[in-house]
Amino acid sequence: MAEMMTPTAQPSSADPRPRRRRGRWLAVLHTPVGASAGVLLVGVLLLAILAPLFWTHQANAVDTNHVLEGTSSAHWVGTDNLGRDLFFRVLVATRLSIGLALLATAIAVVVGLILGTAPLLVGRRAGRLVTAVVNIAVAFPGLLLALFFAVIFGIGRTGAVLAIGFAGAPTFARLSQTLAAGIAERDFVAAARIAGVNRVRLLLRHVLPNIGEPLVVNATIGAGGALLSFAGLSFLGLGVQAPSYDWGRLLQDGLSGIYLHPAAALAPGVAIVVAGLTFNLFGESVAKGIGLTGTIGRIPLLSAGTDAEQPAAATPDEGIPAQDREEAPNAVLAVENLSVTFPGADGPVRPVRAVSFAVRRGEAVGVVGESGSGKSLTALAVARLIEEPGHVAADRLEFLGTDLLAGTARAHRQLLGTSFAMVFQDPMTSFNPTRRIGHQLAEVARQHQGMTRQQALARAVDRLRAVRVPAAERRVRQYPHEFSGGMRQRAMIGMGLMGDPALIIADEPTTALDVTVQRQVLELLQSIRAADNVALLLISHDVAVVRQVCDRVLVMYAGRIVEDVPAAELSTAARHPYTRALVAAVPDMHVDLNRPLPVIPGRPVDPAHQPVGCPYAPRCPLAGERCIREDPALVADEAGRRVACWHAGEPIPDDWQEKAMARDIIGAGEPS
Ligand SMILES: Nc1ncnc2c1ncn2[C@@H]1O[C@H](COP(=O)(O)OP(=O)(O)OP(=O)(O)O)[C@@H](O)[C@H]1O
Repeated sequence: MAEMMTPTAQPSSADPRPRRRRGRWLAVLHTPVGASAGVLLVGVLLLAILAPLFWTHQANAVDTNHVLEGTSSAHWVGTDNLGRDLFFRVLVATRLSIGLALLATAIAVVVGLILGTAPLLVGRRAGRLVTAVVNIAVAFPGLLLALFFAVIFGIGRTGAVLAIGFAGAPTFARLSQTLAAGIAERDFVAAARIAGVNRVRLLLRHVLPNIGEPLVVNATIGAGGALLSFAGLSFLGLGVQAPSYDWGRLLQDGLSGIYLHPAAALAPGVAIVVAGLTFNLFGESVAKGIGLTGTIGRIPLLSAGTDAEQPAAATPDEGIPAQDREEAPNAVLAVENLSVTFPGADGPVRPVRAVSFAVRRGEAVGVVGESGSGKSLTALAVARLIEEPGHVAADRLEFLGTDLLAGTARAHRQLLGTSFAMVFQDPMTSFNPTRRIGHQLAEVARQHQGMTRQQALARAVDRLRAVRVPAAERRVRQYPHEFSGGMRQRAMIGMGLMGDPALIIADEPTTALDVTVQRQVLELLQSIRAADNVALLLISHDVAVVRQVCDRVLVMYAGRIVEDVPAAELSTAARHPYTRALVAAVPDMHVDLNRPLPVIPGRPVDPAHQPVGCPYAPRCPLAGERCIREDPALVADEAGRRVACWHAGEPIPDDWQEKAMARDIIGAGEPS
């Protein structure tokens, strides 16, 4: 089987919609190679359809007066041992040769697709087993597999089709696995999972439409290989049997007299080469035109769900602050000692550690921190979206009083699907590019509220109106690419409102938008919150945004919450040196433009190399001996503000930045 093509970039929502896909395939015909391959392909296919209709009689006419003749004006390629015209026989054999090769390719694609997407459907253990079987099968040479299957399925055209189909399946299985795993990581799949869409529907509606194009391209290339393999099996006497004939069979017949009449063997050989090259060339041209590359990547293992049964993280258990515990009945979300662990090269890596917080009904809580501080993973863990091999553990993870660590995934889906919404960073990837917006919104209502298609679409229109999408009746029929970025983000929020959300988690919802649209989206989130008393967990790099929208701010560093402070007091009452540095790094109207803007010197901690003491100590102006030795616990004061610092609230020297930066520069210049 030919080398497989995988997309250089994952199919983006910018390009894979059906109409433009068609356009891209046609655009390939505008290149010289693509056009030649296209013409050849049409020619071969027409020949396969028409040749038996027009020339079967000439091909089968026995003429014992002219047996085994060479080329002549009457018989361009000569005759066989019954005097039948070989030229017409080669033409007529096109249908069987091409038809059987295409059938074998179809079997390879279907079986490969089933094997490749099985890990998405059958759960972790069975999925691993399927993947292992595919890996072993891929390691076998294709021809060996084909011969093996040919013996199993028996001699003849059916056996040969099955043999070549099954021999090609592992390659397509691997390709499907790679593509499906890439799609499964996309935001719109996460959104569908939050909406409670079951695995089969997820596969049929969201994954398959997005992996179809590369599969078809590879199948086209694969058809060339299948043609060659089929000719090989027929040549060996394992494929098509007399009186039927394909090119392989004609090649075998012609080979016995090759020294006397070489054309008898050459003609079917040329036909095999030309047709094989045609499929290959066309597939390669399309692949090049639509941006597929020739190497197959490592197969990401994908399995469902997180495993909550493992023991909790061995990091300090801070617990929910007293005032949050007391108000637990009013808490929409209660998280206690949450950790997320991944396997690493040198042992488990824990990018989220001992995170505890609660969000009350109608409250807006911001989560800030530098890149890699664990903000998104915390949100994904809450939404039960961490995939294996990631592992979530917590002493408590409750949403609307329901323990998300107990009970079935189905029950969680139902609860999260109706009462929880997640808005992702990139509105480009939040929707399935191959489905109309209205259908994607309606899916939630049909899944959880038992609405009919019509009712669900009517609700989608209503929800789009609620998020101020103009001409909502028309917009529901459009594809995501027909929406602007801001409108797509609003539609995503509208999707969250299809149920009756008590909590919206918005992970950097405005980062990918321009400033004006940012403001509109933030205002929309605020108005929804105010109108329906919906709680909001807003994750952002942007301290200014969080300060503007939220009641309370959780500051994360190295996978932990290091401070929990009212948003209004962020500038005045923050006590952790990291929070103060984050606030100082936000320029305001009074900033002195003659001085460099404040930055936080040094680099964030690599989760794989957590220090023993306070992880911020190497960058901290207040760090002392104890900070290097002991990691401070997150401690609440009487007012409920929490901070994890041995020197919380101590004054920071004016010149700390200059000193720290000088230390950094000198450090960077020193040989290691
Ligand atoms: N699947 C994963 N496997 C291993 N490590 C991961 C995985 N996902 C995230 N991490 C690591 O966990 C850490 C926290 O990631 P996370 O995405 O939560 O950070 P973040 O604060 O949201 O950053 P950003 O603002 O850039 O999104 C990072 O160091 C990241 O490399």
